Amino acid sequence: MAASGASVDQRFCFQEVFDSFKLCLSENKEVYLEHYVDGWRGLVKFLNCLGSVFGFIAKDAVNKVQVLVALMSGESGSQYATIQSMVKYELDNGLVDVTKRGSHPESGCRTLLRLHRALRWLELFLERLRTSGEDGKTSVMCAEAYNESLSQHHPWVIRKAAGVAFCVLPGRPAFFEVMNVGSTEQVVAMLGGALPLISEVYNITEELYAQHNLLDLP
Ligand SMILES: CCCCCCCC/C=C\CCCCCCCC(=O)N[C@@H](COP(=O)(O)O)[C@H](O)/C=C/CCCCCCCCCCCCC
Repeated sequence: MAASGASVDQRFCFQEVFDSFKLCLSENKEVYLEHYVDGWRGLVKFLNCLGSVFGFIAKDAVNKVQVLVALMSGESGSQYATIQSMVKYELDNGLVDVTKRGSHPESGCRTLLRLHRALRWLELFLERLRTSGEDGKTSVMCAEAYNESLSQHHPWVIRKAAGVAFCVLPGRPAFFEVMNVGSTEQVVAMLGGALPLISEVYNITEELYAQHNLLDLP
């Protein structure tokens, strides 16, 4: 684990992730893409602290973040301010491959859907982490959360590789240390504050995607 030797800005702090998801929601419950992506950047930082066995997962998350950042900073960037505006813009302009992969293999809608599914895994995992005891096994919590969510969208080979990676997750105390929040009580309290936010962002996105039949984008 590289946490103690990491330089200041490489060191993960869960507070940053919490702050990003707090900033995600506008007054009228739109989801700001910039903060959503920042939340994921923070989570990838955490993954990088866990060692190279998680490299293939971090790489995929980084790729997805980069696709969204490129869209947000491209010539139609203003259309990518919120997830709602992105969906409207891409659908109105035929920029989404809806039934099979074609000329828009990296649309914002498709790319975000992959992160959105992973957000459900995160929600389930953090809830287990929050409510578990001191000797709780993070590998088991992670695998259970994965099996209840993301795994349904992954082929056998990815499920296998993910299962191997989960086995080397540190125990709950070491895991909490990497989160860099403070005492166990402080971590649990922060998780209690972060989870409703993550859950709200997830539910709003899920409803939006369901309304537009986007939940199975290839
Ligand atoms: C401080 C709080 C504690 C929790 C911190 C967790 C940090 C997690 C950081 C990132 C999570 C990984 C997000 C992965 C996104 C995966 C998106 C995806 O499903 N991609 C697949 C499909 O993409 P396309 O091919 O359709 O473009 C792709 O095939 C996946 C490849 C990589 C494998 C993904 C396995 C995900 C396992 C769940 C994450 C485990 C992290 C464990 C760390 C605690």
